[in-house]
Amino acid sequence: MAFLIDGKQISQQVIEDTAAEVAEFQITYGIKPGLAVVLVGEDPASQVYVRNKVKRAEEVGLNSIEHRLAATCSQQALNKLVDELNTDPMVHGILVQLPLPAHLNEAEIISAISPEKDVDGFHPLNVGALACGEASLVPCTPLGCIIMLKTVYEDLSGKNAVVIGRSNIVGKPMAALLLQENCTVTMVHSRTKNIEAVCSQADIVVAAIGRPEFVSAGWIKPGATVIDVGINAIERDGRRRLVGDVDFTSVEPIAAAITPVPGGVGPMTIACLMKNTLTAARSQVLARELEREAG
Ligand SMILES: NC(=O)C1=CN([C@@H]2O[C@H](COP(=O)(O)OP(=O)(O)OC[C@H]3O[C@@H](n4cnc5c(N)ncnc54)[C@H](OP(=O)(O)O)[C@@H]3O)[C@@H](O)[C@H]2O)C=CC1
Ligand SMILES: Nc1nc(=O)c2c([nH]1)NC[C@@H]1CN(c3ccc(C(=O)N[C@@H](CCC(=O)O)C(=O)O)cc3)C=[N+]21
Ligand SMILES: [Mg+2]
Repeated sequence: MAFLIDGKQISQQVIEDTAAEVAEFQITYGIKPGLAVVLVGEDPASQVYVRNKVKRAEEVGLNSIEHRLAATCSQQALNKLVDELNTDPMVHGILVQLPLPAHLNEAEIISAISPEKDVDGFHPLNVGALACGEASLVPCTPLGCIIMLKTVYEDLSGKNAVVIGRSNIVGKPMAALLLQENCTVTMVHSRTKNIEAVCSQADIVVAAIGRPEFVSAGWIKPGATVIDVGINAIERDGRRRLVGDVDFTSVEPIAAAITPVPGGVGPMTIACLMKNTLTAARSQVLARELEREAG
């Protein structure tokens, strides 16, 4: 029986700490940090995300604004909205839900977001900062995973960590953060040979694949820690449910610690987004004060 890493509980602490700091921010500056979320079309994982985000933002005391665009919207329309949000002084954080519909250019939109407002940490400037170990806006999901791992291990140094998946939004930044924590990091993906054998050497497995219950017991070393990033909507026994990328039922008995889905990485991602929005708001307000003083 593995120890269950309770994302709900751990995220609650991050939320409460952030709420207290947001209250202080509001007293000091007379405004609430503002978060704008842009959802194009109807990706199911994004829908879950948006729903929970709106709830949490309210709890933390952020001003949260939602923009929904049709799946058919043009690149120009999306660019224009991002430009408006970039210059809106009430908006401190901008998040464009990914994936975008196939006709839109994701890289172009991400680069169009002002790096100071990029609360996802996906802008090339922030990606570069993370690679240099100097990031201030760290991608929310990998950051949430690190916070959870630190509840299991006092020190991650020297652990063998395997990250399954190499997306820009999860796998790559996850590997960068684990490396920063002095793990020995291996990344595996759809072209990896003997993926099961590689994973079964790991002290820590982070699964971010997008395939329901893909990682089974044979992949996991007894006593390993398993972080399940996957959010997959499936139908079972005639009911719609969320499952991860890990086959929880077979893996749980052999792992030392594991995150559930739901109630694991998802709530941590949202909590870290709230934290990043506050961080972004603080640095924007300070930058504006400095500008005013200068001239
Ligand atoms: N909990 C949370 O907060 C979040 C959850 N998610 C969820 O995490 C999952 C992953 O998301 P994301 O990173 O965006 O997904 P992507 O689809 O962008 O990337 C998936 C990665 O998994 C790899 N992969 C796919 N199939 C296999 C396979 N059979 N064997 C090995 N590797 C494989 C791909 O390899 P290749 O590159 O070779 O194609 C790719 O690198 C999804 O379920 C998503 O909904 C995402 C963000 C946040
Ligand atoms: N630009 C961008 N940044 C993202 O971080 C991003 C994205 N696009 N697109 C979609 C994925 C997915 N994602 C989720 C985050 C939280 C939950 C979440 O709250 N999960 C709850 C679900 C609870 C429920 O409502 O059932 C849980 O796991 O407990 C889900 C999914 C962020 N993503
Ligand atoms: Mg993708």
